[in-house]
Amino acid sequence: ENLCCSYPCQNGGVCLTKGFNDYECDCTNTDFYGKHCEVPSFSKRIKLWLKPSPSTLHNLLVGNKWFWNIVNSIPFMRKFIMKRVYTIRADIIDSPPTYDNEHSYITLDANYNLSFFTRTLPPVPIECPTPMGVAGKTKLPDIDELVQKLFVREKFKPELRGTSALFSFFAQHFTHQFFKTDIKRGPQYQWGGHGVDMTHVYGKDKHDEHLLRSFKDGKLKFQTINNEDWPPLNKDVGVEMKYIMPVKEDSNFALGHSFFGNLPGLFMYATIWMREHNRVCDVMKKEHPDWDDERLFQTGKLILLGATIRIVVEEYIQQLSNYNFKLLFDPTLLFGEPFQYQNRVALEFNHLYHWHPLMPDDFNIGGTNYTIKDFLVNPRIVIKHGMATFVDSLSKQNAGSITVKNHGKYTLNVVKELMKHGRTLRLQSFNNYRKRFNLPPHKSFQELTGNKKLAKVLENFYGDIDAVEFYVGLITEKRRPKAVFGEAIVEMGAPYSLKGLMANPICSPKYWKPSTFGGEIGWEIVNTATLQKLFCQNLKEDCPIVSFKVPDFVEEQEKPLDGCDGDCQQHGGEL
Ligand SMILES: COc1ccc2c(c1)c(CC(=O)NCCNS(=O)(=O)c1cccc3c(N(C)C)cccc13)c(C)n2C(=O)c1ccc(Cl)cc1
Repeated sequence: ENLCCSYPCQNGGVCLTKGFNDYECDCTNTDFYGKHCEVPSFSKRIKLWLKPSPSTLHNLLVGNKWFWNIVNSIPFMRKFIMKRVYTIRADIIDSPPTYDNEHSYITLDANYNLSFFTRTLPPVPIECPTPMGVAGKTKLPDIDELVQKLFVREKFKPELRGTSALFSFFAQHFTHQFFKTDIKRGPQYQWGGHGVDMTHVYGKDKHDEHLLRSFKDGKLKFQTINNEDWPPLNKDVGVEMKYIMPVKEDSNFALGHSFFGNLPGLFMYATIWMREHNRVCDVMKKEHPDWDDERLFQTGKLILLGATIRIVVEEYIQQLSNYNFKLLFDPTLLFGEPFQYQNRVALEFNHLYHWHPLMPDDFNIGGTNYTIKDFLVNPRIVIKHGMATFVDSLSKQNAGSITVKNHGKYTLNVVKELMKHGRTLRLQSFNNYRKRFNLPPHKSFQELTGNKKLAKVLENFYGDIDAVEFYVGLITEKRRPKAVFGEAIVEMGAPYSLKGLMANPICSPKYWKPSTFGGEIGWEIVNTATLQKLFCQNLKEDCPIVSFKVPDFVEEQEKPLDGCDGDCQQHGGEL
């Protein structure tokens, strides 16, 4: 039998079977040695001893406001730290990509097959005794039962950092440009580029891009309604738009991504980025009256890409991290470092980023309450209330907390599909992923959940802590104080996120200069982009509230409920 099924090799050692009843661990380049690569080299021992634990670092970063205010105001300190953030995070990601979904060992296919999501850990070999290798039961728990017990939202739980619904839709809109599962072909396939490529604004390929462009002054097609610019109707454009329910012709708009007509929040972002592109084209045309449509368009796209990454690092991740340390987007910090400007989207990153609990059950827009049912496939709500009211309302509404029992009923099918995909593609256990990202494996269900009742429920489902599945572990893991989600989502997702952002071509030395963005003015737009400006420079009326955090949100203390021991705040004991 395959002795590698028990994952005997530690610290990144590669297991190789030797005949039918022996194996060996390849510890090359791991800084460890011994039969199971468990003995650190001297220098590694020093590094490990010096490295603060993720929780220590987290508490340092979310506390000490006075200290970080000083650091934030000293440019070289802020840059020094941000450089370490980039390099520490990027080093964890294998580049070039190593594994794919069809081999439990390294292949050349994994590198050249662009239509696959890559894999950070290879699939569990088919011949292993249990789905997780050797740990746990031979059959994984029933998905409907798992979802019913662990994910179904009974009562909406607001995100306790004050994250707003405007944030939720930004997350969904932004991530759809690089998480493009080609369901028809299978969960391991994806149909797009591997990174922040703005296809969610400009269309999935050159064909759709040409349908969306006006070919005048570099601009995208648009129509004017109620004295505001909106995307054109699809009857005049003809891109492929997919709806989850039948849609009236006057509600079928041509957008950069086929899914974005389903939710008004996505339609809102599609609209504002279209307006921003056309605004930037006007600015560029004034500065370069000699430029043709193509040059205006291409430069506009590059400027919007730069603005996107800046907003994502300095506002979106800032809100996610809740750090007092001010995150900085500055590609020059990586110049001279060993860094590869290439990215491959991982299946595990896609799973990590399933934050459907962020979605509220209903939306209050300008005083009118809409259930999700009213909201779905109804983009004209944004036109009816106007962009300013719509963005103001979403900024003032709480997002849901990414925790157990907080998936809204319209998202349960998505999470069931995700769990099925995780099993079809034989994801390794949550604990194996913790080790892969330099986190200690949890030794008990209690340690994983920080909640007695939840630990018991999980124990009944899985039997062995080393058999808990990837997504289940992410969602049931206890929260750290003042954190949006558990330690594992941060320590695993942050590397993919920063690598995906900083490996973008525009961050490379040959691109990162004013001329790429049309000169000083375009360069200025990229270097001073904010969410607030994105909206307010594209609205005729006064600037509304535009925020990823609900204004004056009081961070309530999580109430300890029954069924958990002392440290209830980690899960609010909601089970
Ligand atoms: C907490 O909540 C969050 C939540 C999301 C977060 C982050 C933090 C972070 C920052 C980070 O990675 N936080 C870990 C330790 N910090 S660190 O940067 O590695 C670091 C390491 C070593 C020394 C440091 C240091 N020294 C020198 C004192 C100061 C500051 C940071 C230091 C990134 C990127 N996120 C994502 O984009 C993200 C996007 C999608 C997913 Cl699904 C998951 C995450």
